Amino acid sequence: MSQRVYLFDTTLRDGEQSPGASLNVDEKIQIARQLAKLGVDIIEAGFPISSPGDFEAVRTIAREVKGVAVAGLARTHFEDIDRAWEAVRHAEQARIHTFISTSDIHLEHQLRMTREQVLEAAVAAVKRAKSYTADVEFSTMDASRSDLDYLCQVLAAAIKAGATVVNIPDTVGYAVPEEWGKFIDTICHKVEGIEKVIVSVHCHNDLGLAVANSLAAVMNGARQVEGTINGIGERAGNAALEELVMTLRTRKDLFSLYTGVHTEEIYRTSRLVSNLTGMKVQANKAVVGKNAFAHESGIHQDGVIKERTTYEIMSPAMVGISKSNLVLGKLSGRHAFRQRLEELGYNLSSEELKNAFARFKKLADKKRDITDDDLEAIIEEEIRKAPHTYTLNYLHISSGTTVVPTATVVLQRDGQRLEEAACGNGPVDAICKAVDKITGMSCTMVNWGINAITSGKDALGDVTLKITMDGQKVYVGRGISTDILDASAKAYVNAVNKLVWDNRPVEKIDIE
Ligand SMILES: CC(=O)SCCNC(=O)CCNC(=O)[C@H](O)C(C)(C)COP(=O)(O)OP(=O)(O)OC[C@H]1O[C@@H](n2cnc3c(N)ncnc32)[C@H](O)[C@@H]1OP(=O)(O)O
Ligand SMILES: CC(C)C(=O)C(=O)O
Ligand SMILES: [Mg+2]
Repeated sequence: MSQRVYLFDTTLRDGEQSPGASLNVDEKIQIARQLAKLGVDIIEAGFPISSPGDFEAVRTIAREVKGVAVAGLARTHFEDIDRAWEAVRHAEQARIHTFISTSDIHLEHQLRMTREQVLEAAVAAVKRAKSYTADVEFSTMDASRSDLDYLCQVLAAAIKAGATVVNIPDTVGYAVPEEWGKFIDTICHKVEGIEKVIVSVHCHNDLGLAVANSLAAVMNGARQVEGTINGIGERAGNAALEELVMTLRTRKDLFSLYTGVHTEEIYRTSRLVSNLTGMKVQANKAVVGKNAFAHESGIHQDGVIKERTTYEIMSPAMVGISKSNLVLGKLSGRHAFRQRLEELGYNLSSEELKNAFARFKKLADKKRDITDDDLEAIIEEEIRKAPHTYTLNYLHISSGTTVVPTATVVLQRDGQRLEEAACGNGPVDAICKAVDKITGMSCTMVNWGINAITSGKDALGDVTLKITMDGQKVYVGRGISTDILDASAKAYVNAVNKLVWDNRPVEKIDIE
């Protein structure tokens, strides 16, 4: 038996059956292009008889999206099949997917047909589809609640009529893995002609078992799995394709099977589907959720910093996420805390790390998410207390249209008063030059910007600027005042202090 598992993506058909998710033609085409890039084998682009818009979407996708088979869904009615063919006929590989229920409950209450009538309708539909295309998929809706002998009889007849793929749906998500695996195994052994076709499964998630059931089916002979991106679909949704693919890839030892999916495209596809359908992905969703590669607790973060595989069974890069996310919160430890500070450009001595970490833990008890801004504020506190850094004590500016801008600045350092004056191209330049005279350093300003924090004439100005000494490492300074020159002076001194602090001798420690 082939080791290749074909992926049938029905995001644009069953996925669109999610309450609230509706896609226009352009959006469907965008998703179809991305699905082709992802490497699925078949795109079920829609149900062409259902509306002129859906027909148009399927037809455009069939014409324009290359390198993938395109399927259109059809009931056993000939009008449905004819319409599906009209829509998919220009695809590189055009598939008609026709279906009818086989469970007694559906036959009695919905179709109001006898078993014989359903069998006849199935055979006629497959033959009709086959008159158009070699690639015909036949599905037995509500298979999991169908009488197994009758189901096998219908499948055998559909194969004899020309079906090339037989799909066994768990339409209402009723199956459980072990039982479902045996069910598929029986079909694979019992149905006449089954060895000539691909056996497929289509599992719904009403009990949260869609992926588990699909995998049980694959273990028992299914070689096509149907699913959707992010697991969207009718009611609780369909099997999530990204979970299926990553299970097969991660557990090759168990399955020894492969798909044609470029897994690095998974995350991009998931985001696109979520954005266009408006169906949010829950944070703890496997593979593509915001937290799928996020670690919050100290012990896990420590492990991941030392060796990613201690707490990750797949790498974020495999699914197209740039890196794992160490979330800082009250459960984090010093290893993760120090790593994040280093990423922000701060090297702390053992004493500084101890103090900053204690402050971080106190803050984390009160605040759920600790942001980089919070960390900066914690470090600012360390910088303010550190020796050899400067405090702005006094500022006088002389400026106007007829005078050369001049600044007089008084700073304090280690208890000492330091005063200098300087001229500049403008008042801010004069301030910086006066500060440079005091510090003995000549810094280049690479950026200066102001935001009004409050409104009105007495608005508080928030100046942010960036300086560098070596043209490489940049230090950001911030100052707030009602006077923008005072805010600029504070921001400049703030940046200079970071530079001084960063270049202090640091006794590096290992955290035990
Ligand atoms: C499990 C699944 O996901 S199946 C796919 C579900 N998706 C959809 O239904 C979305 C698209 N559907 C539609 O736009 C419409 O339902 C249409 C165009 C298909 C049909 O619309 P209508 O003709 O107005 O029928 P309506 O939807 O109310 O009822 C369905 C009819 O199809 C019949 N039917 C259902 N499945 C099948 C089937 N596989 N083969 C033949 N007939 C079927 C029902 O018995 C019912 O027939 P009745 O009118 O003789 O009682
Ligand atoms: C059309 C069929 C395959 C379906 O979506 C289902 O049975 O859930
Ligand atoms: Mg379905």
